[in-house]
Amino acid sequence: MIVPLKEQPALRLSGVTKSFGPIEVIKGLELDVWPGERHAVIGPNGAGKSTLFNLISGMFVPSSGEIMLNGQSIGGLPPHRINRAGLARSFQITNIFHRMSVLENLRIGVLARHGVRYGLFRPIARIQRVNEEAAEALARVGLEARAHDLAGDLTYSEQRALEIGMTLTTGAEVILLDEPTAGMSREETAQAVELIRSVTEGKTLLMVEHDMSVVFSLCDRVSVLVYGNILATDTPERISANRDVQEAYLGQEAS
Ligand SMILES: Nc1ncnc2c1ncn2[C@@H]1O[C@H](COP(=O)(O)OP(=O)(O)OP(=O)(O)O)[C@@H](O)[C@H]1O
Repeated sequence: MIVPLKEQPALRLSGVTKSFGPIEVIKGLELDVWPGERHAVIGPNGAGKSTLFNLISGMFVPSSGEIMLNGQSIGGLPPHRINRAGLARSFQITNIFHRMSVLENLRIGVLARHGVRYGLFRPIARIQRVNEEAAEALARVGLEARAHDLAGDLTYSEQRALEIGMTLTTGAEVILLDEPTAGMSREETAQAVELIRSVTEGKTLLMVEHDMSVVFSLCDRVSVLVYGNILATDTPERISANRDVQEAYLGQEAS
């Protein structure tokens, strides 16, 4: 059993590399994400953000280096083991069950957490517990009115909210969100920011986000990923004033 120390990062990457054949995409990356912080990863296209998230969530095995979740080594573990260790990832590509209702989707998340196969007979108390937890997640993401609608019939931003709800049902304390506001209107983005703020209260958030206004309003710190390495980690204000960052990333965006 791992006892988290006060100063221990929720997530620590030390000297992490990832190569695809001869090409090293992640190059000795160092990153600490502190418990309770909301941390953004920004960077130009092809910098390695998706690869980084795939390494942390267990989709890819690191070529070398260490990934620690609350002091426990998770590098190279399969995604379900990392999930059980307390990390949940919501995907850039919508990964909900379109032909099931909103509430059923959330129930699946809760059942997965309890290690129960969906559809198996279980004592009533257990089913009630699953229903309660699913209803709680439903309320937290503001989809009560849509509970019995098919997930495929939700609007795009409601589907993204449902995805976030599904990460909540896993009970994870460390949440990875991959471009949660991509493709949203300004109004939808503002709602998504408020939702993410409320559901990650007291949890640790690491998100890839291109929209700097989202980063400013939501995140405590930002790491800038350029060519597979972290160029700088700091507050959003200091990052946007950082010359190296402006040249490597923000300048490119502005051009
Ligand atoms: N499975 C793979 N095999 C070979 N090369 C890969 C693989 N996955 C990613 N790459 C390469 O790694 C580099 C980083 O890609 P990655 O998708 O991680 O960047 P990104 O920062 O997420 O970019 P974007 O913002 O465009 O999504 C790219 O050059 C990409 O071509």
